[in-house]
Amino acid sequence: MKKKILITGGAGFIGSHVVRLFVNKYPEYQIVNLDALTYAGNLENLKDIDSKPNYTFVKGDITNLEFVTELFKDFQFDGVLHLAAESHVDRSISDPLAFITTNIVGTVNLLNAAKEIWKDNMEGKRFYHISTDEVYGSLGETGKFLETTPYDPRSPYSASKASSDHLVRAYFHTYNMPVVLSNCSNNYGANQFPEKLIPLVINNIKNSKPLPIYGKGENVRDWLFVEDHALAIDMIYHKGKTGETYNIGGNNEWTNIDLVRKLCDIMDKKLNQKIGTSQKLITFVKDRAGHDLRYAIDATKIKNELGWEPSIQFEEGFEQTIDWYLENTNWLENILSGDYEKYYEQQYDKR
Ligand SMILES: Cc1cn([C@H]2C[C@H](O)[C@@H](COP(=O)(O)OP(=O)(O)O[C@H]3O[C@H](C)C(=O)[C@H](O)[C@H]3O)O2)c(=O)[nH]c1=O
Repeated sequence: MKKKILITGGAGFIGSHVVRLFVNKYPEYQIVNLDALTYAGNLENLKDIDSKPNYTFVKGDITNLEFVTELFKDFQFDGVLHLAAESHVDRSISDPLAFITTNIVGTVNLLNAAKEIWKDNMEGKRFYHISTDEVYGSLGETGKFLETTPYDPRSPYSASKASSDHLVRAYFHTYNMPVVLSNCSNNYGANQFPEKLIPLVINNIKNSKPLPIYGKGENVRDWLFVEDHALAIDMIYHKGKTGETYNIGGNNEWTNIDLVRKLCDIMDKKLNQKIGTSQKLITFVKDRAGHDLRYAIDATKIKNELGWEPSIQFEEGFEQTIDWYLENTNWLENILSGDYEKYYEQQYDKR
């Protein structure tokens, strides 16, 4: 019988890349994508694989315990890759409770449902929790996050993810739940909701709108191509050691202002504009509350133990990403016809 794998949040940005990889690479698995299709979830992200025989989509909310319990009973999953989450730091500042509910309660609901169906035999089962480097807090100008770095979350978003990480580990220690975890740095690539820095800037340049840079733009992020993250997830799901955590990063640090300037120059070339045109749109705005200065990942463990390292050079992945947004204007228009435009205007007005 085919192994049944649940992927939560599979219609979202990172989730859709993981679903596509698993559906194409593992015809011997039945992949069930559970997604609530809230504002950032979009089935268009998966239209190339949605008629594959080993793929099933279920619309549903992980915060609904009754629904989650029934789903696990019906499908008797062998494995879970849990990516469903509220992920945008700015939204967590204006509405923390949504993050507590989805990211913490939702995770516990999944853990409880898995524990119930696996209680007699955990052999061959796996609960993989996908998380973020933001749980480690903010670095100064030097140093990198290791798997052993103490947690120090600073935003409601990162605090909710830290809490869910701790709960997953608690289920390992308390109930022998066969868990594995990973904490990854910022991702870029196709299908990212345009509230996040890179697609937001691309979209705003296209529409000659201001490019809001929080504070002085000196905050540093470590950027990883989303398809490389999906490959790391595949490797950890299949080869990671139970109870362990793996950090994933791109070894590719950029200040926000340098990244946006680079993006502006590439966009000017693609749009046949004079170099410097897009940079004129850069607008320094009020800083994000509690804005973490720098994230950087030490990905030695995953490299040494599992042999994973990023395969796509930043220049190549970045160019490919920009081309994708320029070629998929329908995708952008469709996703923006939700509540995003209104949300963005409200955020921007407040600054
Ligand atoms: C939207 C926006 C962002 N920024 C700054 C704020 C950050 O320093 C940087 C990236 O922001 P973004 O919101 O795209 O991503 P992070 O806050 O770093 O968090 C992201 O990467 C981690 C790993 C996750 O775990 C989050 O889920 C994911 O959203 O640009 C601006 O200066 N202007 C803007 O308009």
